[in-house]
Amino acid sequence: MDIEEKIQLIKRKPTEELLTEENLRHLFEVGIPMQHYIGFEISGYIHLGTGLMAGAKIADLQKAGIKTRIFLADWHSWINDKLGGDLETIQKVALTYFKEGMKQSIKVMGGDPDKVEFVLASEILEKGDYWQTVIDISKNVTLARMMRSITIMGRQMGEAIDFAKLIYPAMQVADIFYQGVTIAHAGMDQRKAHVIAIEVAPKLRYHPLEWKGEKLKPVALHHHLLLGLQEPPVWPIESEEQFKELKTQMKMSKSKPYSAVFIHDSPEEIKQKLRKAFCPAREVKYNPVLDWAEYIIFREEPTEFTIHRPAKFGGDVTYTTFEELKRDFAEGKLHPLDLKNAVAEYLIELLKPVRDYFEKHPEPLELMREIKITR
Ligand SMILES: Nc1ncnc2c1ncn2[C@@H]1O[C@H](COP(=O)(O)OP(=O)(O)OP(=O)(O)O)[C@@H](O)[C@H]1O
Ligand SMILES: N[C@@H](Cc1ccc(O)cc1)C(=O)O
Repeated sequence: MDIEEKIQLIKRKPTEELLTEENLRHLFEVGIPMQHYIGFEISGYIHLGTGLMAGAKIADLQKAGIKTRIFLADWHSWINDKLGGDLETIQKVALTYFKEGMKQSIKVMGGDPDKVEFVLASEILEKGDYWQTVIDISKNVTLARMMRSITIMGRQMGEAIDFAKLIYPAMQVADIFYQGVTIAHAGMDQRKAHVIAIEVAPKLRYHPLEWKGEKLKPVALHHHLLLGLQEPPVWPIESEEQFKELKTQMKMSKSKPYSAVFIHDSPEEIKQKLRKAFCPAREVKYNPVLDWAEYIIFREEPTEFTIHRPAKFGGDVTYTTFEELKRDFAEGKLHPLDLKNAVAEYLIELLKPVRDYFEKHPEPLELMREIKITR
């Protein structure tokens, strides 16, 4: 596969932003061994945003011949008070429920879970020279900038926080350099940490990204944030500007129960959640059900997506591209309930291997049910 084909794979849906394509091409050209990573805090259940969007991109990266890694951010979860801030519980969940859940998600999106390396943050954080990199980064970024970056932890600016949370962004940036990552991957909400990484790259003295004497910058790869199923906090949304402001509140999030479908949800739960979903007729801009259709079902185009309807409502209809589906919905030719049912059916089928896995191996889910999930 040539460089341009690899870049196309990396850029395809659900990628929303690549910083930058030129730099990615440069890294391929100089021949540095390519290392991807995506980090996760360990907290509640894995939802479709985390599992399927990350899984899909991991599958693309593997097809482009890139080494993929999932970074289980145990210390970061402790700092951010996840799972009661108990490091032992966090590690246990990371290596059981989370690892297996992510493996299954990657598989259903066409990736090879056995080719993904899972690394626990504490394995590298306990090495003394990791902290040299944290300080090196901190020396090159202002306090104000770090404070603005706490949004990467799902916290708001100005929220009362303990001091450990201020160290977190520098750690996340250090994770990239310390692991020799060339492609730092996450959802769009993580871009602040990645932009800092790109900016400080040329200034680092310890563990810079270096190849054949040249200091290089990592690439940041951000996937689309799947919308949550709940009604937006403000409706109607008047402008693109307003949408941008509301976007973090509109994304699927495990802390908002009805916003998310979890990878292990039963067929009945999936149907129920979709039935209650926000999906106004003819609305194609801020519509989570269409958003899921676009990024999950029509990630591969052309594809065949059939909506079953009784003859009196127009009979079955098959779409091969998202544009066709969107047009019919906008024109009122496709009823929200028919769309919801069809998307639910698709997800039930897609996630069947995940459910089967957890049925055969119930311990990780049982562990999760015992644990009090916080934030
Ligand atoms: N809705 C989503 N769609 C796609 N990716 C997502 C979504 N939500 C989170 N991610 C990505 O998954 C990773 C882990 O995010 P995180 O654990 O904060 O999920 P979350 O559901 O937002 O959690 P919380 O509800 O606790 O804020 C990040 O890279 C983030 O960008
Ligand atoms: N900040 C990320 C988790 C993370 C932590 C450390 C990293 O190196 C990378 C990612 C999140 O909230 O989802």
